[in-house]
Amino acid sequence: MRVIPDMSNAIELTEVSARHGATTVLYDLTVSIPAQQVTAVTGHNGSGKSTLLGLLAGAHPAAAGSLLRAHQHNAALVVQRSEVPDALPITVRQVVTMGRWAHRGAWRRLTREDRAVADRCMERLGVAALAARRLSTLSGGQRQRVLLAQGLAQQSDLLLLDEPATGLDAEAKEQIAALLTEESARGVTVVHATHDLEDAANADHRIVLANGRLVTEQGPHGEGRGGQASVSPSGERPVPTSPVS
Ligand SMILES: Nc1ncnc2c1ncn2[C@@H]1O[C@H](COP(=O)(O)OP(=O)(O)OP(=O)(O)O)[C@@H](O)[C@H]1O
Repeated sequence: MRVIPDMSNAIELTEVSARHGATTVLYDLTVSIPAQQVTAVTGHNGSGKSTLLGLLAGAHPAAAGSLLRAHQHNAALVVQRSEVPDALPITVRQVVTMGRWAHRGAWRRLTREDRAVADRCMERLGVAALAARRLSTLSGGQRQRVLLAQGLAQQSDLLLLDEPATGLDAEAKEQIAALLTEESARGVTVVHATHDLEDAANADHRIVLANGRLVTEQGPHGEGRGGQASVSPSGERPVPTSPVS
């Protein structure tokens, strides 16, 4: 891993492009992810937020450009709930405990400490009482909390979340926002994709994408850095400049 000389950033992307198959979906992205801060990634559907999280996680390869990293652990990536099959025949405890595989490997015995970490994460997300339930029997919001608990159980210094508050009620949304702030205060670098402009406004740092390009980057180290895409800072869809037939 090449380490960034300036340790105030956990990851630096320079002119990074990414593809799905033959189609380029992120173009020449130059952005920084400040260490131990909360970064929000916004933009309309299909603007490239999930792909960017995949790049940051190391799960999606860059087609061009460079990524420099200063984080120590493999990223904990909490995917969108819709990415996880509803009917997966495993319990809540098993799902959260899978977060410990990052430390032990899938085929090693889990230790007492692993089980204690999983228990603490379930408590923190308010799903401890559901531990023995099958994932398939939970509500959408409960399932979302379980996935978040799994992400926390990885105890990574880089926590990436794809729309973690989608489908949650207002109280749960506030809890998740507080949890992300707590994690960054503990030294974790947090990046979350969101459609909620209030969540984005509360982040330390914001990256706005449109059509796979950077619109603006605002925050502790990227003040005012912007791209060429013509959209509002909220990542709203561009207003057509010519009549649409
Ligand atoms: N597996 C895939 N194969 C082909 N194209 C894909 C795939 N995943 C995403 N894309 C395309 O890549 C582009 C960016 O998608 P991405 O999921 O990163 O956007 P997003 O901003 O996260 O969207 P949303 O807000 O809907 O979650 C879109 O045009 C999408 O159609």
